[in-house]
Amino acid sequence: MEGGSRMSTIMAVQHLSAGYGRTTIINDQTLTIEAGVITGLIGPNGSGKSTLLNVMNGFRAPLAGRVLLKDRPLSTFNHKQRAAEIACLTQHPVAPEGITVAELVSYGRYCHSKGLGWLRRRDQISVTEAISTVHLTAFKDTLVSELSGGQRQRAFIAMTLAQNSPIMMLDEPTTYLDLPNQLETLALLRQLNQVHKKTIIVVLHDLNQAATYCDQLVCMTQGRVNAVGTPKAVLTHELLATAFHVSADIELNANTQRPQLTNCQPMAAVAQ
Ligand SMILES: Nc1ncnc2c1ncn2[C@@H]1O[C@H](COP(=O)(O)OP(=O)(O)OP(=O)(O)O)[C@@H](O)[C@H]1O
Repeated sequence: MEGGSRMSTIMAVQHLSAGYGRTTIINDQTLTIEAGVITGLIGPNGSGKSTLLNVMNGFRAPLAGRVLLKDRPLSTFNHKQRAAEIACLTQHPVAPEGITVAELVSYGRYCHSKGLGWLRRRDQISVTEAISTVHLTAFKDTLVSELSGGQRQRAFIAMTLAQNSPIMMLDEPTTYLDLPNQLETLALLRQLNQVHKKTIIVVLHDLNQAATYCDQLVCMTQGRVNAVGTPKAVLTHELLATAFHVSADIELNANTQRPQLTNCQPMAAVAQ
C-alpha cells in the first residue's frame, strides 16, 4: 500500500450498526478493506474493535447495514463458504477438553473436508506445515490444556493458518505472548501477507507494533471509525489526544517512514 500499488476492495462495511440486545455499539459506520493489505484495528478499550471484527467475520449479525465480501453480502455465504474465505482468531479462543495440538489445528481444515475427523493427505500436510510454522512440532501430540498461554496462542494461530483462507482476522493475537513471540507472530503475519498475499485484519493495542506491521490503520473510538489511512496519516498528535488521551513524541523511522511513538504520557499527567 505504501508503495502505491493498485488495490481492489475485498470487503466493504456499509452503513453498519451493531450491538448487543437493545444496546447499539456501532452506529452507521462505513469502511472498505483492500485486498492484500494488513489492516490494523486500533482504539481504546471498549471502542468496538471486537464488535466490528465479529460482524465482519459473520460471527455476529448486523443490526443494520451490511458487510460485502467480494461484492457479495456476507449473509449469503453459508458457514463453510465463509470459513473458506475468512480464518478467524477470536480474542479468547477456547479449545474443547482433551484435544491435542494436532487435533486443534486440524479443525482449521473443516471447511476443506467432508467432515470432522476425516483428513485427506493434503489436509494432513497443511496441519503439519501450520504446526511447524508456529514452532510447535515438538508439542503436536501434547494436550492443548497442558500448553503455556503463549504456546496455546500459537496453536490457535496454527489452526487459522491451516484453514488456508485468503483473509485472516485476528483479535489481539499477541496477547499472552512474550516480546520475542509477539514480534515473531507479527513477522509471520507480514510474511503471510507478502508471500501468500493474505489480506489481514488484526486488532492490536501496541501502537508502535501497529505502525510497524500494518499498511492501513483503522482507529475506533466509541463505536465510530474515527480515522482510516496509513500509520503516518492516522497516528497524529491530535488522534493520540482525542482517541487515547495520551501525548507522545512521534518520530518517523528513517528506513520505513513508519511513525514510532516515544515518551507516551497520559494527558492528565501532561496537564499537571
Ligand atoms: N457480549 C456482549 N454483550 C454486551 N455488551 C458487550 C458484549 N461484548 C462487548 N460489549 C460491549 O460493547 C462495547 C465494545 O466492546 P468491544 O469488545 O467491541 O470493544 P473493544 O474495542 O474490542 O475493547 P477491548 O480493547 O477492551 O477488547 C463495550 O462497551 C462492551 O462492554
